[in-house]
Amino acid sequence: MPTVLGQNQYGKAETRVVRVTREGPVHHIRDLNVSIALSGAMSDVHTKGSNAGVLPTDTTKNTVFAFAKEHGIASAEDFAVRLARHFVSGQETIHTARIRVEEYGWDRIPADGDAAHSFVRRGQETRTAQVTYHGQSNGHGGQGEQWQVLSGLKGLVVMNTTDSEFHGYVKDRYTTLPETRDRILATEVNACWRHAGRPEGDKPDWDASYERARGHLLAAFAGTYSLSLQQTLYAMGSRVVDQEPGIDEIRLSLPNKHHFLADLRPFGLDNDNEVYFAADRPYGLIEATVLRDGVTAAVPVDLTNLP
Ligand SMILES: O=c1[nH]c(=O)c2[nH]c(=O)[nH]c2[nH]1
Repeated sequence: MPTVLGQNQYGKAETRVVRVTREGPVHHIRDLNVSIALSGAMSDVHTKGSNAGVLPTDTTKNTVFAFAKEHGIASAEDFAVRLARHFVSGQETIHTARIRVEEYGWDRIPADGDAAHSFVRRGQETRTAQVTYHGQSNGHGGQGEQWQVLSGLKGLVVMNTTDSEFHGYVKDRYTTLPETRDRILATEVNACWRHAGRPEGDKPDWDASYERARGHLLAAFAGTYSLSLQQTLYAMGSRVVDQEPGIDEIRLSLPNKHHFLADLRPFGLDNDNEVYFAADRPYGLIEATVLRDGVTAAVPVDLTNLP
């Protein structure tokens, strides 16, 4: 039976573009996921193998980064309108452009002084808790009852748009990473901390304790001039343990959410740390425990096994 070509469309899905705009020390960000679907006179590519009417999907991705630089991102709608008009008016074979945009919202992390380049992603985090209680006859050599109270959070996504460098690392024959003195540092904070002592008696205010620990994590992330995510991790963990006498230990698992500078040179555009490609994988994964000197570590090393 003969076949005919039905509805068809093509384009680059999920281009992750982050646009940073600077007003002195005050930075603004727009964070989009852009999906492009183009359609029109595309039968020849499907049925004859002719690419003569095909604007490559790779080009549509490049256009997203170039437009972010040239026109900025005033809003998701404005950006999508501009792209849609460009593709349809620029190519005879493209009659329809559907541009879908997801925008991720970010709130500012309050900073000391006038620096304003630290952000926390809206509505992502989950608070966690795990309590373990061994009663009197617990088989632990007659030590009596034992409590372990772990609190934590996962999915707290944060970003600094400056004050992050990475250089001076080992280079072997496979190293290609360029050294940088100014990069975006973004991570998803996954943390679990262990409370000292017994949970009863003085009626601990767990909600207030959680808010303080979360606040320390955010403040240390925002306030640390970072030479590596490892250094930032240690600053975050030690701030919690230093400031909270009731917390003896914290485990942090921080994926390095890489933001690569988009290369706009082929289009005659410079990129002065303004337009980034937000890669989702692979990612560096930086993990460590920070504990009060003298205590024994007890938080599980692998936080994925926790609730
Ligand atoms: O903060 C970082 N720590 C690393 O260990 C590392 N490795 C890498 O490629 N980039 C980074 N960034």
